[in-house]
Amino acid sequence: MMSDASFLTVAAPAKVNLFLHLTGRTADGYHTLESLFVFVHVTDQIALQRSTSFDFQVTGPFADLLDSDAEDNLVMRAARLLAAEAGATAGRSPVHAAAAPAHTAAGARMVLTKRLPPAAGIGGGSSDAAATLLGLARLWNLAIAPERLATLALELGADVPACLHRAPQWVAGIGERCTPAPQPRFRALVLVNPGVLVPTAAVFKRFAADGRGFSDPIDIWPTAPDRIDRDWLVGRTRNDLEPVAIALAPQIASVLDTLRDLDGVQLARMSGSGATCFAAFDTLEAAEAAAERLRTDRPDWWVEAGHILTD
Ligand SMILES: C[C@@](CO)(OP(=O)(O)O)[C@H](O)COP(=O)(O)OP(=O)(O)OC[C@H]1O[C@@H](n2ccc(N)nc2=O)[C@H](O)[C@@H]1O
Ligand SMILES: Nc1ncnc2c1ncn2[C@@H]1O[C@H](COP(=O)(O)OP(=O)(O)O)[C@@H](O)[C@H]1O
Repeated sequence: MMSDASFLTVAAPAKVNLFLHLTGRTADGYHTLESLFVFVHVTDQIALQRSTSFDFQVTGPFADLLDSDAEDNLVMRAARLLAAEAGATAGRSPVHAAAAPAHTAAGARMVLTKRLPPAAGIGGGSSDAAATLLGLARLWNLAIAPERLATLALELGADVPACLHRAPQWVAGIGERCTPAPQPRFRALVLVNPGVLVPTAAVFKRFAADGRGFSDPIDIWPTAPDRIDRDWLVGRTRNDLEPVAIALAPQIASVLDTLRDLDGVQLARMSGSGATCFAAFDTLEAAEAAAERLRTDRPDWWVEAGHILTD
């Protein structure tokens, strides 16, 4: 987080699922999963300023793809949720205004710079929501227990609790069980989206409609190596939603073919429910060189390179 005289800016990094296994279904129709989340230095940004009311603006290359109703945006929803929590529990544990009067939690001016494609399997909205919770808790001087923040995050989306961490995480449950994971041996990813929006709900719905079987829950983390590498990922894991998303958006298959041909690529897979795919490289320099080449060959694709964030 950075702050100048009046603004606090918070980065909202892209989330990537290095693998994603669906292990079952809950009574309310959600899917249980096992996944390895990493966060990449390819980000949205949220600028926050104290105010007595809420004011929200979106700018950046993907601003136009978001619903124009500000109240529906995950940034606004996160802000309202945290303000309600602060108001409801002012002066009491687990949330209270620690160093400032409670009225400072009344509002904020918020500007989202939307650089991550939405509905793209890289959790841009989830990361925006998590960044808003973290940023406003700081702006409003709220003392809030990490467990309580995670509970609020889960109300905003299954991926939001993991996005509070911004470092490799083993994720289970529907997304609420997060445990620190080791840093992969490869250091950088190239993210590629062919320009198709694939809504998460549609992919899960198709998975269920196709009658696809679930992966056995393998509680994979106790048996994982100290450093996650390509051989372990290829040998033991996959993205169960990849074939489903390809059925909905066949362009994903040609993205994967292209990524697997790149010089120095360790692994190419789809992230989350797609359509964004990633290619893993040992170094940021190799990832940036591959991204340059892809931008030349496929100017119609969204292509970004970034290092994997650690603690
Ligand atoms: C698939 C994953 C993998 O990380 O990522 P994305 O592709 O969205 O990035 C996540 O589990 C997505 O989490 P998130 O994007 O927060 O999902 P939510 O907004 O809570 O749910 C959107 C819809 O997806 C389905 N859903 C989501 C999560 C889950 N564990 N089971 C589900 O069945 C439900 O139909 C739900 O209505
Ligand atoms: N700030 C936001 N950024 C992106 N999407 C948002 C945001 N606020 C609300 N949404 C809604 O949330 C949905 C999921 O967003 P996102 O997290 O980008 O998807 P994914 O997890 O598949 O990458 C979008 O389809 C959009 O309608």
